[in-house]
Amino acid sequence: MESNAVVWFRKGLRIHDNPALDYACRGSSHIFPVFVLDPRYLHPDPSAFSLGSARAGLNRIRFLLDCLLDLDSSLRNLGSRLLVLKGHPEPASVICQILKDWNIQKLCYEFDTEPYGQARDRQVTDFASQHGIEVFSPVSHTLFDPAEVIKKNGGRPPLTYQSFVALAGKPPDPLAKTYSELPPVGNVGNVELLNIPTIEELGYKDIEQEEFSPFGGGESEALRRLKEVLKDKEWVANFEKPKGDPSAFWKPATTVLSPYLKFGCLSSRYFYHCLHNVYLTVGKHTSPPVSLVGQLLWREFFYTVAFGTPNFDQMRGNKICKQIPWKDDDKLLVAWREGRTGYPWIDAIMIQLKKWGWMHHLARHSVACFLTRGDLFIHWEKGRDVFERLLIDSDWAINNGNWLWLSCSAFFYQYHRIYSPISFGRKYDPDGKYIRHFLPVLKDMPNEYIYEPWTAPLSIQKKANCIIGKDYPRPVVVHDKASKECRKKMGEAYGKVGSVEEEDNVAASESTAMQKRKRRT
Ligand SMILES: Cc1cc2nc3c(=O)[nH]c(=O)nc-3n(C[C@H](O)[C@H](O)[C@H](O)COP(=O)(O)OP(=O)(O)OC[C@H]3O[C@@H](n4cnc5c(N)ncnc54)[C@H](O)[C@@H]3O)c2cc1C
Repeated sequence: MESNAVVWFRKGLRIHDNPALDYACRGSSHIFPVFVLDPRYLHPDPSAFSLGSARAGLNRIRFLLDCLLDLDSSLRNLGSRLLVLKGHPEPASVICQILKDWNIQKLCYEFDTEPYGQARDRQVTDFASQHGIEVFSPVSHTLFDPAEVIKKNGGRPPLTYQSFVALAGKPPDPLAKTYSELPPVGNVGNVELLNIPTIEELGYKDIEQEEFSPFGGGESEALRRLKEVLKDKEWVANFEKPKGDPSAFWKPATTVLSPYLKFGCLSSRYFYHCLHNVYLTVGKHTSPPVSLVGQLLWREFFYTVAFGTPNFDQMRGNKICKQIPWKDDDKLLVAWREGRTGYPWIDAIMIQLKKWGWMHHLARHSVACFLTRGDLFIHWEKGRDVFERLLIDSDWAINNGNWLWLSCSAFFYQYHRIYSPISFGRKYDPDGKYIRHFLPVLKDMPNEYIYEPWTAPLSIQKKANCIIGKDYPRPVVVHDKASKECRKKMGEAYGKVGSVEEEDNVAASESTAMQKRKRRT
């Protein structure tokens, strides 16, 4: 008797530590490894199937296509292949259709915690249960099951990292399973299969003019990159996030494994397990929150809070989010988005985002602070949207969580602590190498003016072939004045009375700030 299983790949684009794939193979005569091209992330008109969607930029779609090619190649090496389907009108109905057409008894896919994924998966599980199809949906994108952590915490997500870590415990080990062969693909009948499209086939034009992300997608690349990282055991053991240099770009100060974790080309459990092994070998090592394991726990923390917080991705109706009367100013927003604020440190980061889709964590801090509570007082949701589209590691829980954090809307409340768009970058990169790379218009500006080019005398600007106000913008706001104004507005929004100077005296630790808040309420 035939027993057919579908493995539905969405994230989790890997063979290693993949419980959904493992379960699908058990006792099945055929497996159908499926990926559905989701119009939500493609062009608004799904029939056109061209890209440039509001939700996913070019670099991330290229990264995804790399992942699919790599997954297909790995599956083919095991006697299978990836079946790519057009997700029209939307992926859930396409899956329901093939469950019928292919006479499927078992549907396996990784559990998705995002609201969009949950709604999509509900449609499919409802259909499957009506038709007697078994659904296996393990939690394997994260180290822990967010629902379990929330349950342990009495039904509410833990709202501090420390309380999360105390509750979470030790994650399960990754599956040790390796394959020499997979069950063959069954008969696909008349179902239209697509080739994995190229970026050009998806409608991008003039792409040769862009500088692309240097990070290629796929499980093979993820594992190669992880191996490289693990080679330097001392580096792994001594990793301290706050000490990294955000301006290092050819050799970034962190692992750049985030896009691989985002698409699940790398299992977070496998990553954790490897780090643990290094710690065992080396002995002395750093600890959370600053260690590499600590970084993975930040990821878990945001996943858990996001899963347990209604309206996590917006200010309205979000119980953990401070209600702040952000300003609407499209001109300033566009200047920020396009890297034209006149502050080279900020603009270089935004251009790196556009060109590479990845920036160091502290670089993200700088531009997120600048857009929101630091200088422009623009809503964090607007910045979140820009990051969501352009980051190759764009991740619903982590992106929203960090924007809530940086805008002092949740988790972190020391709004008086503002990143200077001038001195913060200079501390790491006094010669402005990072700025010169991403903003070549400033490449000949002398070191002393590279962070504040508007202060350069006209003769110097002429010599550097960069006239401020013509070749490169003047600052859109005066930082000292704008940041004072922002602090004042934040103080008002937090329900405090008092001058800016008084706010400056707020104690420096997060816990003290939180205690003060508690006392006030
Ligand atoms: C405003 C803002 C938006 C962000 N948006 C995203 C996003 O969409 N996707 C994303 O993966 N990260 C996001 N981050 C978090 C962080 O900047 C990136 O995870 C990190 O820079 C990725 O580089 P890495 O892989 O070299 O990190 P490493 O330092 O090598 O850390 C290893 C892994 O730990 C996780 N991690 C590290 N820092 C954090 C953090 N602060 N929060 C949650 N997980 C973390 C990531 O999965 C990362 O790959 C954002 C940060 C800010 C300030």
